Amino acid sequence: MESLTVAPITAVDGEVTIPGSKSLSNRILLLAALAKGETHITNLLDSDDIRHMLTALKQLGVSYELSADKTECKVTGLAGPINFAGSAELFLGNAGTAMRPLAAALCLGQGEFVLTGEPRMFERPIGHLVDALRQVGADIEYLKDTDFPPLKINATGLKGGRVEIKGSISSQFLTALLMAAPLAQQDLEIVVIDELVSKPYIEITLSLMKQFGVEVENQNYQVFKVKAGQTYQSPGRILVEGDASSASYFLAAAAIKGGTVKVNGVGTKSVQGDARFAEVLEQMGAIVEWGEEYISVTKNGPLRAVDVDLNHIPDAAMTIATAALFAEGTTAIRNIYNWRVKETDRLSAMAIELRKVGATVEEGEDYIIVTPPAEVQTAAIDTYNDHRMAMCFSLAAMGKNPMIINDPKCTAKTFPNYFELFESVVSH
Ligand SMILES: O=C(O)C1=C[C@@H](OP(=O)(O)O)[C@@H](O)[C@H](O)C1
Ligand SMILES: C=C(OP(=O)(O)O)C(=O)O
Repeated sequence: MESLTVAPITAVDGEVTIPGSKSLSNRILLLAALAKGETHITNLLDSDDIRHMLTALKQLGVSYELSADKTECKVTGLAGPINFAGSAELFLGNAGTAMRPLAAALCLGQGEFVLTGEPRMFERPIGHLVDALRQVGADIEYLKDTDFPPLKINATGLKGGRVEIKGSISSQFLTALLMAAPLAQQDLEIVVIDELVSKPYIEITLSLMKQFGVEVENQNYQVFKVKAGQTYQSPGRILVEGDASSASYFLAAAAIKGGTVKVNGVGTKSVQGDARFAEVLEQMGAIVEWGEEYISVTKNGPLRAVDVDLNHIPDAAMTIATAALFAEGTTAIRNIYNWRVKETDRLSAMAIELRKVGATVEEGEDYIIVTPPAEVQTAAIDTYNDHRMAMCFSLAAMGKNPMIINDPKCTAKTFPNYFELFESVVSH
């Protein structure tokens, strides 16, 4: 297997522009496909997760023009649900933001669809979404294990009415149902019947639905009312913000070893919850400066450990786990059960790899507690086909020893040129 050795990093300083957000890119592509009119998307992310959505849309008969560098896309909307004559098998890799929203949206029209992906996708639950869709008339079959992809959908439209959904494993199920809701046959009342995790991602969904002309009544993230008969309307041009989760590695690098890093593309105007990652760095002692479209972080002495509930930013939370290697004291990251059902079991993977570099780690059912070693040791870090494991452990080279990252190309899921960009702000 290919591996990358990151030489010890002696200094961090610079400015980067972060590629487009995965969460926004895939939502915008789907909404543009369902909308009336042509949508011109700029700063689209070019990565595996987006490619899977684009390929699926093409197979489904949605026409679009992609620029040579794949960061601009003009989508000709269908002005309604996807009606497909015959059947299609869609391979969605390990992209949650393609699998979940498409599973709901495809129920709205006509056609027979198989939604499949990489083996890990077959271990990532989708039962809460399927249970909800079945309440409003969806015909969905599990082709392998109950509650998991692959799925077979026999689409005939979604009725309206009241639908109950669980939000305790993933917010993506609620996002999927919300995006499908305005195209159901009658008004839909969505009731979240347990605790909703990763709540800020719902903000991204609602904000984009609004930009595409659809109204949702949000009663405190517990009940959502969506009127039928609404059509998504293309906003014309739409710019994808920089990816706030991707920004976290650069901001943490500055907090650990800066100098200053200025990250362009995410700032106070951002709709992404993960922009709030910078607040955690601030709590750890770093200096954070916010602009409307940038965040800049400067080291301000050694980082201090924190004890934090990071349920609202599960992806960027991983970056705190490796930043903790360079903080004084013991860091606890809590309320992150769903790390276990993402690209890999991230609680287990993180604990194993942090121990390899010398940390003392307590792995709980829904938390991780990290005490740094006196000196971070060199290790060959396994990345479990998880882009964030690879990106997080690039930070582990901030000590005196090099770090070996196995399978660094797994960053292709959301950030293909991560290591090149990372090199542009670090010195060895
Ligand atoms: O809606 C989204 O775009 C996402 C929601 C989060 O998932 P969960 O809601 O499953 O935590 C996040 O981890 C994922 O990377 C993207
Ligand atoms: C959890 C993630 O991805 P997905 O969209 O596949 O859920 C992630 O990017 O960290």
